[in-house]
Amino acid sequence: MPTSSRNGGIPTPLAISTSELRKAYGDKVVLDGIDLRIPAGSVFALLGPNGAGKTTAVKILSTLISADGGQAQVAGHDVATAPDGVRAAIGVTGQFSAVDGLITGEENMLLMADLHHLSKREGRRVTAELLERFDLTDAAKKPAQSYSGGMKRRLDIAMTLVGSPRIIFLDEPTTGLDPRSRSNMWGIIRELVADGVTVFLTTQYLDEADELADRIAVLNDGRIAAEGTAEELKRLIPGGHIRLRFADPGAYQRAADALREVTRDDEALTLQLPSDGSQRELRSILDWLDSAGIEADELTVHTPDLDDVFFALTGPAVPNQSKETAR
Ligand SMILES: Nc1ncnc2c1ncn2[C@@H]1O[C@H](COP(=O)(O)OP(=O)(O)OP(=O)(O)O)[C@@H](O)[C@H]1O
Repeated sequence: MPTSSRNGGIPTPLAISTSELRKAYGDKVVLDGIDLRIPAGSVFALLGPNGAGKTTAVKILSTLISADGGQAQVAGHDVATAPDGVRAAIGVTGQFSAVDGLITGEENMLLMADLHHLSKREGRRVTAELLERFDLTDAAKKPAQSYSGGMKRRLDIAMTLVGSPRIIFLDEPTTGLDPRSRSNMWGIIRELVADGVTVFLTTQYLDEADELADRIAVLNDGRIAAEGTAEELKRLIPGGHIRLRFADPGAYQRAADALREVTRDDEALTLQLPSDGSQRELRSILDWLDSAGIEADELTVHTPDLDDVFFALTGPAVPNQSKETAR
């Protein structure tokens, strides 16, 4: 298995590595040379807007479809030449869930145990243990189609774990879940990692990547636009800013004329100034506004987060008001 030299110089085996991975559908290039190195036992998040190619990457790495070019190794096996070795080491859950709604949760689990050639007795033992672990014992005898979204996802992961995979692909595991179910799912993912499983996660939720992932790659236009820890990615983009909003066009104009390094939005009557968000800087701006006799109607402080990284790397900058702190 290839290794990574992270971890203070001690080589860490790579669970997944790709080199120049390419995939197109007709004229549409979806993956345009993707290089990934994912150490075993870590959580990796592939982040990208709708249609960026996240599911395509998961499908190639889990041997559901083949790449047009490049190479990929999963658990030490080449996805093109040794797909059986890859399949024996991985579990996949997500948008193409294996849950059959017409049979009960327990029957779904037992079917999975059969597929993995467990004995009847071992299958029943593993099923009971996993249903218990994922809080599905009470619902075990009910048809899976009667489960809530969160229960179905939990069943899906429980079914994946029947085969004791060392690498799990979770394709948008919390899309459509309510906050409590999302938080439960995060807990489950953390437990998997504590057991030494490698998790390859795709998500559109930046907070999810921030919360769970050791490393994050942002996929855009078929390429990895940036890769690193959440902190490294946040350092890639310019720092925070202070935004001043005016109701009075005259006050707006005077402030805009006097302030340097300011970004104007003449329609919204707002000005944006680069800032580290410190108390000292905030005070000097307030002092300056006071001494110039200018009153802003609203002042908000914005510190960079993964949303900024995402917007900066995947499209035109869109300020995220919800993360701002009104003063
Ligand atoms: N079988 C297919 N035939 C043709 N085009 C496809 C096929 N599968 C995917 N695509 C296209 O490839 C692009 C990437 O799709 P993919 O599902 O990998 O994106 P994604 O990042 O997972 O998106 P989402 O977040 O919406 O699930 C999209 O433009 C999609 O329409």
